[in-house]
Amino acid sequence: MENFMSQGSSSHQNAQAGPSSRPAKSTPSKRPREESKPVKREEDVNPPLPEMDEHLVTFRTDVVGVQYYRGLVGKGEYVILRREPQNKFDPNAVQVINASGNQVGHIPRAVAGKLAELMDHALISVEGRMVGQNLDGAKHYKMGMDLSIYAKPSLKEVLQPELAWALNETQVKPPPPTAHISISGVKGHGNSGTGLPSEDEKTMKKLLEGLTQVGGDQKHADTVMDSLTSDIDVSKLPLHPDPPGIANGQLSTDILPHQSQALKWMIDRENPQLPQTVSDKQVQFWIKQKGNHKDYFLNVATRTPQYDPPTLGRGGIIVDGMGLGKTLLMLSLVLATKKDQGSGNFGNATLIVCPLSVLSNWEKQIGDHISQGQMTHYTYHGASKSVTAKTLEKYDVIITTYNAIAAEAPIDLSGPKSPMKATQAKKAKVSTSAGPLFKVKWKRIVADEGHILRNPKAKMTQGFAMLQAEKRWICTGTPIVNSPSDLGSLLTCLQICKPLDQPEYFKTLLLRPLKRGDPVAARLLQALVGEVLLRRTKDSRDKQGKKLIALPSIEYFRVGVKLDEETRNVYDEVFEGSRQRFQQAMETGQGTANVLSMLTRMRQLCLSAQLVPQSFLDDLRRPIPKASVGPAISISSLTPEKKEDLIAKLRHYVEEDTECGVCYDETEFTKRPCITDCGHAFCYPCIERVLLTAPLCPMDRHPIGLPSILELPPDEVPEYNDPLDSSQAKTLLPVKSAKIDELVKYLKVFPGDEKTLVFSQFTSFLDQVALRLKEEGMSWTRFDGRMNATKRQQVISEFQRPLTPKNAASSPKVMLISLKSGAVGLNLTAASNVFLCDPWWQSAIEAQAIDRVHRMGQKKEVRVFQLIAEDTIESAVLDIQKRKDAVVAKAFEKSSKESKMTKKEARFEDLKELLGVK
Ligand SMILES: Nc1ncnc2c1ncn2[C@@H]1O[C@H](COP(=O)(O)OP(=O)(O)OP(=O)(O)O)[C@@H](O)[C@H]1O
Repeated sequence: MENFMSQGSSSHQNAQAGPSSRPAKSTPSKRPREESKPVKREEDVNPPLPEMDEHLVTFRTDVVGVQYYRGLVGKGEYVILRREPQNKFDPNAVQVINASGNQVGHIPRAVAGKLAELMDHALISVEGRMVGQNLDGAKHYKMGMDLSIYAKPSLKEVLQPELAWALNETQVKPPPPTAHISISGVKGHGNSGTGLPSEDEKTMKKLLEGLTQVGGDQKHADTVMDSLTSDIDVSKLPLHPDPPGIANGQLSTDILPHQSQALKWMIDRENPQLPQTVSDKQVQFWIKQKGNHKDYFLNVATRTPQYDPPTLGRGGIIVDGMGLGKTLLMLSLVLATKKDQGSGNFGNATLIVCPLSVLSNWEKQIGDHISQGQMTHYTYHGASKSVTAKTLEKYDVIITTYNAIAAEAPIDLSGPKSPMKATQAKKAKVSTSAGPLFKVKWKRIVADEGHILRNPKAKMTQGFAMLQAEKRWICTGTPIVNSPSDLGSLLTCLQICKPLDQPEYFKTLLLRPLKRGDPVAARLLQALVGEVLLRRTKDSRDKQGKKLIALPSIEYFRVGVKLDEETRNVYDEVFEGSRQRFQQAMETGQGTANVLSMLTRMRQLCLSAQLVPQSFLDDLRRPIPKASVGPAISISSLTPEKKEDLIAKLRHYVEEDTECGVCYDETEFTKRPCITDCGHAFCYPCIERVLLTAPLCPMDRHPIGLPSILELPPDEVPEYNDPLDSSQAKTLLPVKSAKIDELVKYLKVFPGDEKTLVFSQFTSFLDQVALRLKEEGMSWTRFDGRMNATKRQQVISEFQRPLTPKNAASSPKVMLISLKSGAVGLNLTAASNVFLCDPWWQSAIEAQAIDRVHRMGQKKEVRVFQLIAEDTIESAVLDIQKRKDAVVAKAFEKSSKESKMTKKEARFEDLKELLGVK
């Protein structure tokens, strides 16, 4: 089976996480735990990203029974091979389907018999590439086809005996680069005429490298997007001739030129026109071609010809940077098209789907900018969900959350596995078990913070894809976070650029060739981006070279804080203990995960010694545990008290945003946290994978199995309680903290009309800040990710109210906010000072925090203060941040060793640097 093994893994995605293997990729940091919390099963919200499959074998076979079907195919065209278990002549049947979704025939019964079971269990994926064709009008019974088999690298060995027969078939080379794709006619949406894609090979190479590197953070995502959109000049887009505004009475605020350009672009995209003549430019990859008898349409991406006019998608992706005013843009689109009659039986209502944390922002912006009586809206959330579809469709705008979509979607996740199948199942299922959101025929649906839909297996993604809508939009800052497959999932939700909206085609035409380093696929991706996406950043300029929005300047200050003697002593002890354990872990090759929890403790020590529990210090002072032997202990055999203890410990880890000891990712951890009987916490999917290779806890090598693992009860979503109001207030004693002293010092000298945001990752620290501000008689408020929508709205509007001499005493001057509270999307422009109390690895999270203040609506100069405990890991973290930013900046340089690391490898290097271990 030489060729199975000779293909070698080159993917950065094909990770099988385990103590000594690569982790699954990280998720975006943009909306950390916010979205995951309220939904019960987190694997549904964001199951682990799939391992990318690898080519195993390609052999020549046929498409048979062609005479019975009407699907046309050309030579070199890619086709989908889909199982048809309900076929009454052969339950193993595999259909061959062309890009228009028409069946061409079947694969031979003998081949199908060998593949069916493997396909049914999703152990392999298969694709076909036509050798024959049936475009010539002649009668065909069968046509040659090359069939390629792919599988996850981790399954290669298991599959070898199962697929040995395939090597006896006529072997052919794996699919070549997608050289047949001719996309040179694709134009970007600028008027410059430069067009897409760039033919510059160097740029293409860089792009490819960027696309296959480990991503997962905002900066990497931005760099990839910069590259993909580099040829598109958005500054010259035409303005809308008559946008909603003050003059026509629809808005109380005029939209800005960049919003007007986007509005026109969106209306054009909602009404795409197929090319009428051969000289018309292509639309969603379709061009008109001269035929012998009759002109036909040709899809230049798939080479699919057809006489029937293809269906075009209506909508696209808006990738405007933070604070560029996407909310008002979307509302303007609703107003500008209010009188347009939808086609078919689609109604007139627009559905906005957003995370709970920005629900109130939509309501507020409607209140702030839309003139009285111009737009009816309804928030479909919580108790207000007890209305019928008939009521919903009467409004212009319905605002709801992703969780409502997930809850109402008529999908059984054990049923349809992909959004595509879900879409197919739509007609059959929608009327029976669906909630009201799925019964309305929407004029338009909009996914705000739409990167949430990048996981095709998540119920909210499948649900969004199933909504019945004429037009579909996604707003997101990061359409590609981890890999281009993110974009594939968004296309499926948008049902645009068919057949690339089908996962199989996206994989065949883009993902696999990109993985092979095929520059044509990179160009196709660029062209796709040019077709469906409009992107501007805060740094984009208009025709005159001016920034799109003029913002006041921003100044950064690093404030060094000295630890008091007592804290310094404890800090040094914890540092030394961590260093020794890390050193030992490196020497013995055993897990380093326990060092991570020590890092968290060191970071807490930088805030206050009293934030660290005594039990941690006691543990640290005990000798380093040795690997234990014996049978794994099942959770069910533990006493209820011990179980409750573990749950409490896990809850504490979640509150602290601890990182998973396997993937080293705190955002993954909060999605599906679990704890072992020995008290160590991981993401569930990570530990599950570890157990496949070694039944030992990665932290202490204690024998464990799946029954030794405990998860948080699914409805364990504690509501936010103000610690100063609740019974806890009695037990909350003030602690010593040099950082709080420093913060208060500044707050006291700020001018009376200035407001301040205080960010920390540790809620327990924010509790302490609150306590101190109370003592000092300063007015403050608190924003927490666990607050319900009403409370959030109340807190934000209270804080956003400008200070006047009258309300100066009662109005909050300070807002305490968790760095990961899901504050993305919030407007907190009433503040002009920002305190970042604890630095962390990803400077992008801090940038997002600062963006709450430094955005449209900000009138004052903004000051950002970073509180850094001197001579601690905090300063080292800053150095790492700086280096990482530089790495991201040169992320497309092949020589960059670090840019090729997995997150785990990179974090391991960080640990070495932080602890001074060689
Ligand atoms: N044309 C305009 N004139 C004045 N203010 C505007 C205009 N458009 C938007 N704004 C204001 O700009 C601020 C930012 O807008 P918005 O929240 O829509 O940004 P966004 O692009 O959605 O950002 P994010 O990605 O962070 O959610 C809001 O306070 C909004 O009211």
